[in-house]
Amino acid sequence: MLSREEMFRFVQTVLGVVDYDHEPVVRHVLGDDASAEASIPVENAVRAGLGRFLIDIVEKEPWRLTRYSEQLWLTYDKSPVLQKLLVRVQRITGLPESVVNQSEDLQVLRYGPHGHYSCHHDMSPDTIDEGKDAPQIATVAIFLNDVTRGGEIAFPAANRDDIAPSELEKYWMLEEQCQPRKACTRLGGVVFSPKKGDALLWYNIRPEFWNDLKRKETQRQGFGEQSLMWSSVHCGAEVIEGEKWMANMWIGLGPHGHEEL
Ligand SMILES: O=C(O)CCC(=O)C(=O)O
Ligand SMILES: [Fe+2]
Repeated sequence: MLSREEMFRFVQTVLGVVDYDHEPVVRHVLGDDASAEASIPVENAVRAGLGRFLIDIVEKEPWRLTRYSEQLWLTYDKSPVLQKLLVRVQRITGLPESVVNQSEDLQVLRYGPHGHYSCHHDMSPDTIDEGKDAPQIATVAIFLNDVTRGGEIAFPAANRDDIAPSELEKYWMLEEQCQPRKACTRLGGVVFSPKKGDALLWYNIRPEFWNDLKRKETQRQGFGEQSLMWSSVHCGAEVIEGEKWMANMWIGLGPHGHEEL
């Protein structure tokens, strides 16, 4: 059964629609006189028009979704330029070559007008707990052009003293508040306006846990929540004018390089 609140959440987290007018959707699905306590089975909600609502958004206003961008992946080993990039990133970050070389393919992103990416972590507690082979311990984001207007990258939870590292509830709340496109740069923290040639590095997983990851000692209860770098939550703000090009390197912690950490 979906209550009113759960329906908002369902639309946002399951359907991935972060910007919408709550009331008309609720009225449409739960009926005009839906009280705050009314609830409805998921199948009925879908039958009553939630599916159509999603299709309309995808077809007509896709920028209301969590992410509105185009992307492709480039393989490092096929390109001398990208090989050079790996060496440079290794030198700048001081991370072992064997770790940097575990990076997944380079992701190139293009955002046009309205393009954006809502608040997220590049790794989630669940994906850390799944114990995949090369967890992405850090991200290097490289900005490839100057954006005419908009397109900032924001870290609303970074560098603030009103959230203690152990206050996970507050991080969750901030991440939820940060979902709508317009909220991305309005919640404080660190907001960075991309410039061609700039790069940002952040950790997705706290360095003191990297060795546990390497040794696959991740089975203990709550490891994902403990090891996640909560302050790394970030969003790509809406591009208001022009376009935004960037490349993401996800630095993985693969099977080699353990000794060097
Ligand atoms: O668009 C941005 O600035 C951020 C992109 C991003 O966070 C990602 O691709 O994971
Ligand atoms: Fe990201």
